[in-house]
Amino acid sequence: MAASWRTLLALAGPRRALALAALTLLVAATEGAGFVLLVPLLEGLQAGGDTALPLRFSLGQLLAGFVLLVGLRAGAEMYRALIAQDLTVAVVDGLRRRAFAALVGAEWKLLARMRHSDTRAMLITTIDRVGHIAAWFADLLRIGLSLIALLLAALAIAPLVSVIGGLAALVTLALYAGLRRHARRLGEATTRSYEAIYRSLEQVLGSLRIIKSFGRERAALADADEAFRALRITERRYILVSGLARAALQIVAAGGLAAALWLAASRWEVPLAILLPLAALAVRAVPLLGSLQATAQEWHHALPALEEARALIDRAEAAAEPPPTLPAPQLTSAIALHGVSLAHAPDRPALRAINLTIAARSTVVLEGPSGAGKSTLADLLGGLLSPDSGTVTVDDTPLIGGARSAWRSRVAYVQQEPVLLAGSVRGNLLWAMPDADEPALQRALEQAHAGFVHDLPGGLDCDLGEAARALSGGEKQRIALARALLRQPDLLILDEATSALDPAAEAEIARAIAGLAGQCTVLVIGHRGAVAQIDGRRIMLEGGRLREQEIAAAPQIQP
Ligand SMILES: Nc1ncnc2c1ncn2[C@@H]1O[C@H](COP(=O)(O)OP(=O)(O)OP(=O)(O)O)[C@@H](O)[C@H]1O
Repeated sequence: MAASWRTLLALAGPRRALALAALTLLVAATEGAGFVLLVPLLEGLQAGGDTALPLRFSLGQLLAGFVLLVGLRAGAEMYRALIAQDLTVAVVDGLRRRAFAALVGAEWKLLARMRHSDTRAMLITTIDRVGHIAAWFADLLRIGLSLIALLLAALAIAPLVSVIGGLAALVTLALYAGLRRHARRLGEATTRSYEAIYRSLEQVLGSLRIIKSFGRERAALADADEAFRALRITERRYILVSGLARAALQIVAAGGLAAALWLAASRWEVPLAILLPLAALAVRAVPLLGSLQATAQEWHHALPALEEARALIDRAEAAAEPPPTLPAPQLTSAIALHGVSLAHAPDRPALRAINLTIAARSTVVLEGPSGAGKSTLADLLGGLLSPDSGTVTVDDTPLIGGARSAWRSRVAYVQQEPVLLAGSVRGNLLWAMPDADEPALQRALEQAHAGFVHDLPGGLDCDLGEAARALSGGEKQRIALARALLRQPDLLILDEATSALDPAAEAEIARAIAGLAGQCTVLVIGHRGAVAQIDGRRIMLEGGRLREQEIAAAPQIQP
């Protein structure tokens, strides 16, 4: 809990939090002073003019003071609301940025294990809920200080009645502690429900084609309905509990107020000039007391969101990668694995005692059944993963710490699903190499056999947002290959880059890869079609173990 407060304060910025507290104090103090001022004002009005006023102020001066106080309060309240809003935004933006930075900077091993839908739910919904916590924090401060100011004002007007009223309010609030714990449990259930919704939506949106072709629209809708229903049930229960609590508090407080006023008027014979401000104070305090309870409850309901966001950030920051050391290792002779083993989970080894040396500027075709460990091996060679035991070296540099992160600047990837970003072809290429000039772009397109780009409307400036839908899988993949080649990598990894393509598109890519022979080191993962026939060394993974293949007898692909 204390850690959550510290996190909130750090995100809000201590100066902003201090300004908020100061303005809130000013608003509360002016409000309390306004009530205290009512007593001499009413006495003066009752006496019919300037007679017998305390502090020797005239009625006109008191009225002017009252207007001044109200004006001061209105101005302070305006700035308070503005700073409260800034504080909420600072908390949400700061937390989202910190979570995002922690995720982007974390080891691939952690990222690969994370469920994307849960991370997405965290970055969007959970962190938005933390924004509510910050807003409620500002509200709690406002309500709490207002109540204190009202209590002080009441004490100045009628001490005994105020002490009784204050104690009654404290006892009532304490009785609601159990309710706040319940709100917290419902808050945790809300986070789980949002994660389930994101998971369900992601599954439906990612499989729309198969849902439609299997005619499973109703089943998909039912799954999504179920996830939404769980959230609605939790939220409804929370609204019901909050509503009941608020109603009960208001009834109890109104009853207490009526009893106190009755006692003050009939038994203690308190004069009207004191009774009226006291009644006005109480009328203002009762809803504030209700809001205090409700806001504290909302705070407890949303607090799990902050704790879960913090847990994610802590996990990602604990797995932070070391910054790249410069200069990056360069591959001029060979990249080598010695006795490399790696397990993604303790009892599931993906690679076992691998010894492998890949000569610089050679082409290697890596084959093996699904789950054999091919992508894991590629991630090790590409510097994304580090082994549990054994070493990976580029020339003589071990890929550890910052050298491994730095090595990635010398590696380029093309994966099975071509990832094209919104924007033009040029934008997509420059994303990989922002300083590349026009001849470099043309060379990369040529090497990737992606000359078709010039026939697109606008050529290199064609907007892929619109056109990407019209591009074939093979065309998209050739743009992705051009982007990878623009980096002039020491090591190019193609992980099943052609396995989703038709034979003609695959052959085109295979010719592009064959054309790279002798220019950079190429690792091709794929076990069928044209890429499997590329001229090069063949290695085979089976159950995480490596063995060399016979050179394929099939005709070799020429550039
Ligand atoms: N992030 C992960 N968490 C847990 N296990 C994983 C993870 N990634 C891979 N594995 C497991 O490690 C083993 C090797 O996986 P890998 O993806 O390297 O195989 P692959 O040969 O590339 O398979 P495919 O051809 O199907 O892509 C598999 O048993 C897989 O289930």
